[in-house]
Amino acid sequence: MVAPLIEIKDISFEYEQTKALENISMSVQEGDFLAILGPNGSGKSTLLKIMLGLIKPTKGSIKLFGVDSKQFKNREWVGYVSQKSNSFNSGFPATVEEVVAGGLAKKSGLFRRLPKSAREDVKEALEAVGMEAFIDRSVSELSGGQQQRVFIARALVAKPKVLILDEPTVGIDHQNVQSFYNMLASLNRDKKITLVLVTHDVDTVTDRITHVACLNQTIHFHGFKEQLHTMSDEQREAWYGHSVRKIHHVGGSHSHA
Ligand SMILES: Nc1ncnc2c1ncn2[C@@H]1O[C@H](COP(=O)(O)OP(=O)(O)OP(=O)(O)O)[C@@H](O)[C@H]1O
Repeated sequence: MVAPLIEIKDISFEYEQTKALENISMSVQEGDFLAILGPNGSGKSTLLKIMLGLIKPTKGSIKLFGVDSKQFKNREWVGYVSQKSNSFNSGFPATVEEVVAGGLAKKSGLFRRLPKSAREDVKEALEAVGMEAFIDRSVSELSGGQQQRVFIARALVAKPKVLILDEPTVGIDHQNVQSFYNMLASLNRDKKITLVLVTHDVDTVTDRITHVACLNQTIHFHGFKEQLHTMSDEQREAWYGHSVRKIHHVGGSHSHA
């Protein structure tokens, strides 16, 4: 059997004063499109940081591509677009090409002038997010959604096998969120990139994903999105910390309040 791309076993994590995660076990298989859902402060970003090896769990273990995280060398296989990347300094003078090429520099050092092959890689990454026409534009002139696509291209240019995104739609207009998720779904389907994202967009995201994990310090549900409606009222309340409206049938509209 192929090892999961990410395998988390019995992880807990505490900040100095705060218990953020408790006994989390879950895995991400190749090809999954997983959404991690949960209320504010439920530990979603903390879980992503543990997956990325940015922080170490207080307890438990994590394997990446079947290898213990401590021994894992191929960090470029795991791409990351952080929550902060779209709160971009609008005075920053870089072009789209320069920002995306920054994702290559991590691999091969800084370039004074971009080699031809690197420019091709940058173009390919921009095509994957529908931004190839913007290659010579200044990033500061782009909308929030366009900037976010550029930051995804910056992660894609390093050719990751799995891409982790922390609340990627923050700062994107409501009417552009659908097409943003369509773009992510096509990365997953056509480019075969495994995706893990944290989001509050339960309504919009559920049609595109394959898997869902409901987190609030601990996992209250993890499985195929089609099974989400099997969550009991008790599980749902424990998950959100207060009574929540049922998530409607999957494949149609979904909501909770
Ligand atoms: N650097 C830190 N130091 C101390 N406590 C922290 C730190 N980062 C997060 N926490 C706390 O840990 C808990 C989990 O935070 P985390 O950011 O993982 O939640 P989240 O689900 O991503 O929240 P949100 O949806 O608001 O982004 C919260 O109670 C938070 O206050």
